[in-house]
Amino acid sequence: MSVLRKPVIGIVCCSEQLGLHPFNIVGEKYILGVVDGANGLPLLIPALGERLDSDQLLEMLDGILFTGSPSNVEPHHYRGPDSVEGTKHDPKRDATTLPLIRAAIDRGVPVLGICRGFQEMNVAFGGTLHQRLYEVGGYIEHREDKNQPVDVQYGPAHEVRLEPGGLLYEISGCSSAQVNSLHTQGVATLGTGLQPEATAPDGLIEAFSVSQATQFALGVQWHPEWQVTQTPFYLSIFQAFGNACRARASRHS
Ligand SMILES: N[C@@H](CCC(=O)NCCCC(=O)O)C(=O)O
Repeated sequence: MSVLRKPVIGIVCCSEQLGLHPFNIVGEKYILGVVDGANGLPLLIPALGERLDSDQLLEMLDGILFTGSPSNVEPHHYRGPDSVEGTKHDPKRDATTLPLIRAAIDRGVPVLGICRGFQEMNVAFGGTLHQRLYEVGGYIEHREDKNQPVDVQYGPAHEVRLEPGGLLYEISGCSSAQVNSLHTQGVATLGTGLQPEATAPDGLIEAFSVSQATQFALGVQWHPEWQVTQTPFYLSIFQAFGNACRARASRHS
């Protein structure tokens, strides 16, 4: 008799120095997104780079969530100019996520990338990033107002238009939606094989899927994990991701 089990969904951690020691951390809202939005069992993936046995990990996991983070992908990964002094980086996370994204998609493991995770997906597929979008010109303000309470920072900030017939359009049943916006960087050139799924009013690509992926592989620049059950558009993303993870989990039954 088969036992229905929740899909095991990996959540990538950031490496953060706390006092004398490096810690692996992840925001609880991402864990709640997996639990409440995707109905999955969360498993944290430490940022250990090559020391992580990614073959065994991908065999065990039914999906992976690439989280947001205050840190930025190191620009040498996309042939960008050096970051301005003081930019927060996380080389251990880069060394973990950039290879893991390609490996997961190649193995048919469902993937959802959020904010930094979305930017990592773009870089993993050879795309480039604007390091400081607000200096580029022609873009609306995509950063949060850090003086506002957290629910305002994560509240609706601008519209995105969804690509008719695309994955996001299909799973949400919407042609446009309001999203939050808490990022300094943004897609400059889209990686090879990535398909735009949503665009901000200024033309910035805010979501894409992976054309050749055999399973769910979506990246979004906004934060659908925020109060995921309260916003139908956000919930539809996590539910679709969870369903793809459940389909993979069923291979064990
Ligand atoms: N640092 C990048 C990515 C932005 C991002 O992921 N923000 C998340 C902040 C914390 C959180 O909500 O998890 C950029 O600024 O573009």
